This record gives sequence, C-alpha cells and structure tokens, in this order.
Amino acid sequence: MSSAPAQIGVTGLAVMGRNLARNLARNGFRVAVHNRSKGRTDALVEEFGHEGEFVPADDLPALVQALEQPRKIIIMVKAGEPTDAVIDELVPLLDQGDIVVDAGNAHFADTRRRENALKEKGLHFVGSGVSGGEEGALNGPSIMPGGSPESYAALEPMLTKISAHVNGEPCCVHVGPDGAGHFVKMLHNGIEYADMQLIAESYDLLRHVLGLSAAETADVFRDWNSGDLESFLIEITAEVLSQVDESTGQPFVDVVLDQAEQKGTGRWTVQVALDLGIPVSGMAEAVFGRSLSGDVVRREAAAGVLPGPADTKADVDRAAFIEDVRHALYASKLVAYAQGFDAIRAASEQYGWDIDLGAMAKIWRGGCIIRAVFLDRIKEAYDRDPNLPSLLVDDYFKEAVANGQEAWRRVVATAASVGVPAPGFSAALSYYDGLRAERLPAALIQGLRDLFGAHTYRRVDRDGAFHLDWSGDRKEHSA
Ligand SMILES: NC(=O)C1=CN([C@@H]2O[C@H](COP(=O)(O)OP(=O)(O)OC[C@H]3O[C@@H](n4cnc5c(N)ncnc54)[C@H](OP(=O)(O)O)[C@@H]3O)[C@@H](O)[C@H]2O)C=CC1
Ligand SMILES: O=C(CO)[C@H](O)[C@H](O)COP(=O)(O)O
Repeated sequence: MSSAPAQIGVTGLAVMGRNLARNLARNGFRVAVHNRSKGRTDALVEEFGHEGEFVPADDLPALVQALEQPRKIIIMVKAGEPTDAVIDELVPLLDQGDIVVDAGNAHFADTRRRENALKEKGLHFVGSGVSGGEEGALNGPSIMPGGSPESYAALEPMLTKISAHVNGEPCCVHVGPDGAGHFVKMLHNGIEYADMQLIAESYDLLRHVLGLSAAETADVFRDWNSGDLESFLIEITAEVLSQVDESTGQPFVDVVLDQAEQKGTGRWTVQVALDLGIPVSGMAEAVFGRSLSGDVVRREAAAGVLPGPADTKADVDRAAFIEDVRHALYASKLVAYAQGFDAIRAASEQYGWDIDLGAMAKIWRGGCIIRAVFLDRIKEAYDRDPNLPSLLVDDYFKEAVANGQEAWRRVVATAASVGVPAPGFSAALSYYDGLRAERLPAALIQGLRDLFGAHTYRRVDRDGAFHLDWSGDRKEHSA
C-alpha cells in the first residue's frame, strides 16, 4: 500500500477489473482501486497487495481523492446502465482535463453519447475495448482505445505497457476518435462468435460423419493448431474436448447443456452491420445458431419428430474428410474475417474514424480471444494495399480459398446430405459464390419490385432509372 497519489484508478474489480488493476500494479504503476461492494477491494489488496502499489478506496470520492491530476480512471463494470450509474456518480467529483476510460464491452453508440456528454463538462471520455478475458487482463490483453488523440497520448505509456506484445510490439493502438475503439471491440467479438460457430460445426461433423469420440476430435484440433489454423480458439477447443467430467467419467462436452448463451456483443455486431448494409453472414449465423440452441420449446417439439435424410451415413475416407473439414474451416474463417473488416471499413467511412485496418489485425495478434497466426497475413494484405476492397481478393487469401474450395464444397454437400446443420460453412460458401458471381439474380428482384410497387430499376446498358408499365402497354419509361 502507498500514501503517494495514485497514477491511475480502476473502479469495478470483478474478473476483468481486478486483473487489469493487478497488471497495472505489476508493471510498476501506483493504482487506486475501488468496487461498489467493498469486499472485492479488500480481497484484492489482501490477496495481491504484494504484487505492487495499490491504494484502496472505499467509495468513489475516496478514489478521486487518491489520484494525481489530471486523473485517469478506468471503469470496468457491467455494460449498460451500471456504466452510466458509475459515470453519473463520478463526473461531479472530477475536474476539467480528467480522463474517464470505459474499458467494458459498451455499445459504441453509448460511448459516443457519453463522450459528448463529458466533453460538455470539460472531461475526456475514452471508450476502450479490452480483450483477453481473465488471463489476458492480467498478463497482457489486446487494447482498442477510441476517444481523442490527446486522451490517448496521456494514456499510451500505461496502456501499451500492460498490453500483450507480439515481436516486441504492443497489441494496443489508438483505433480512432469517438466510439471507434468500442466499435472495433464489438467487431472483434462478432468475429469471435463466427470463429466459435465454425469450430463447433467442424467438431459436429467429425463426430457425426466419422463417428469420432470427443477425445479423438481433441486430437484433430490439436493437430490443426499448427500451420494456417494456429490460434487460441483452436488450442482451447482441444483442451475443452479432451476434458473428462469428474462425476460421470463422460467427456465434459457431453455433459454440458447444448444451449449457448450470449451477452450481446455478437447480436450488436449483426444489428449494426444491417444498418451499415454490410453482409456479415458468418456472424449472423453464429448469433442465430446460439438463439436456435436456446430455443428449447421449438427444439423439443421438433426433435425426433421432423424427419431427416433417409441415409445419415456418408461414404468418406477418414483422413480425407478430416482434411476437407480443415480446409472448409479455414476458408469459412477467412470469409468471416473479410466480412468483419468490411464492416470496420464501412463504419470508419460513415463516422469519419480513419481506422487503419492493418493496425487492427496487428493488435489482434496477441492478447485477445481471436489471436491467431494468420492475422499476420491480414496485416500484410493491408500493407500491400490499404484500400483493398475485400480481403478475399488479396493474392494470399485468394489462393488460400482457391486451394480449399473443392474441399469446402464437399463438406457443405456432405453436411446437407447427412442432415448435420452447418449454417456457418454454408453461409460462408454462399457469400463467396455471391461475391465472385459475374451476375446475380438481384436483377429479377428488381423486376419484381418494379412490377408490384413501381420501385424502378436501372439498366446494364444506359444510365438512369426506369419503370415498365406492367399493367398497361409494358413500355419502358424513364423514371
Ligand atoms: N469477462 C470477460 O471475459 C470480459 C468482460 N469484458 C467486459 O468488462 C466489464 C467487466 O466484466 P467482468 O469483470 O466480467 O464483470 P461483470 O460484467 O460481471 O460486472 C461486475 C462488476 O460490475 C459492478 N457493477 C455492477 N452493477 C453496478 C452498478 N450499478 N454500479 C457500480 N458497479 C456495478 C460489480 O460490482 P459489485 O461487485 O458491487 O457487484 C462488479 O465490479 C464488462 O463490461 C464486460 O462486458 C470485456 C472483456 C472480457
Ligand atoms: O469480450 C469478450 C472477449 O473479448 C467476452 O469473452 C465476450 O463478451 C463473451 O461474449 P458472450 O458471453 O456473448 O459469448
């Protein structure tokens, strides 16, 4: 404990806040710590006080009092109303120039509202994404700060020091002004959803089509965790699949209720992408997949009642099918990332954030949940062409998908023929085929819209908007 003013404060000492405070203290910063229920503050200081300099505060006025000026305070509480409640209590205690950082999973629209409100009072507000879960917060997360460049300049030495590092480079960069940081964190989570859905589909296919045991699927994922697919999520998939339930001796995965929960960031990603007009079908299927898993009423009504295919066996070679699924997983994952980066680009344009897409791939290489070796490839793609229209048209990714596309198609076809749901794989493949199509059936949709609602259409051979007199002489008119 120390009586000197603290350099930074953290309020909200649950899983994330506690470990972020410890990370700061371990890195030599004097940290004032506060939590609504005092027990968490006491426990932190009692258990981990020896790790660095902590200044415990019983309430927010005491936290503010404990800090050097201009103050820097990280809020790490439940997103939504709790964050507003903390801000409302904190703001009257602060002085001009103080910096409030919300490091929770806020919706970027809330962040924009909060930043504007605090700006009117002469305060700086920084919405910052933090990813890495409990372990990342302690040992080095990926940090995605938004807010003004001046606020970031004041925070940078601390944030870059406590963040994860890859090849000596911090996984923390100023994403952009305003809500840019929380937007990018939201997209990170959307990609996390898609990635996990694709991993789950791969596992399901290996078990159903090949009849592998959970332990055997763990071996497959362990094997895949080298080369292109090497990533934290693949690594922990092998760990979860090899876990045995202590009380039953069954594979852990077989005793867990098959209803995936969600706190909201995946759903927000899809909602926001709809507004931006960017197809994020991989993420949408992942959110819907979780919704379906939790829709107990309809699942119970349909399970064992709705008929599936007559033949649920596929005549496949074990090693060849495992390799096909690996290709399908990698290709579908590339589509999910391509869609995610498209959404970031679109939001950056809409809100004037000027986000460096390559830098986002760089700060996701370490610390965060979607950390993966292939993020280097994304960084390199944007280095080659910062205005790349889609990751999928970059030479490396084009070739990676081309190498795997026949396998990808076989996997989707096998899943459909044996009746194993693979919405992530199918949606990714449909997106890929849609993107590369020279002509889409959207022309027919335009015709239908014009017939029933005089919505007009454009032509391939002339500029302008047109309408056909469908119920009259069927002559075309300029609209
Ligand atoms: N868990 C994770 O892996 C990750 C979480 N996040 C985000 O980080 C933030 C913190 O997450 P996590 O550590 O899991 O904790 P929780 O989201 O479970 O939030 C618990 C914390 O919020 C405080 N709190 C809740 N309501 C209020 C309120 N009305 N006023 C003041 N404090 C309140 C609690 O205080 P009390 O102890 O008094 O109840 C406690 O400190 C969240 O926004 C979360 O989305 C981000 C990345 C990863
Ligand atoms: O932010 C995170 C990681 O970066 C959390 O782990 C994420 O919020 C988990 O989301 P959900 O509970 O919706 O699966």
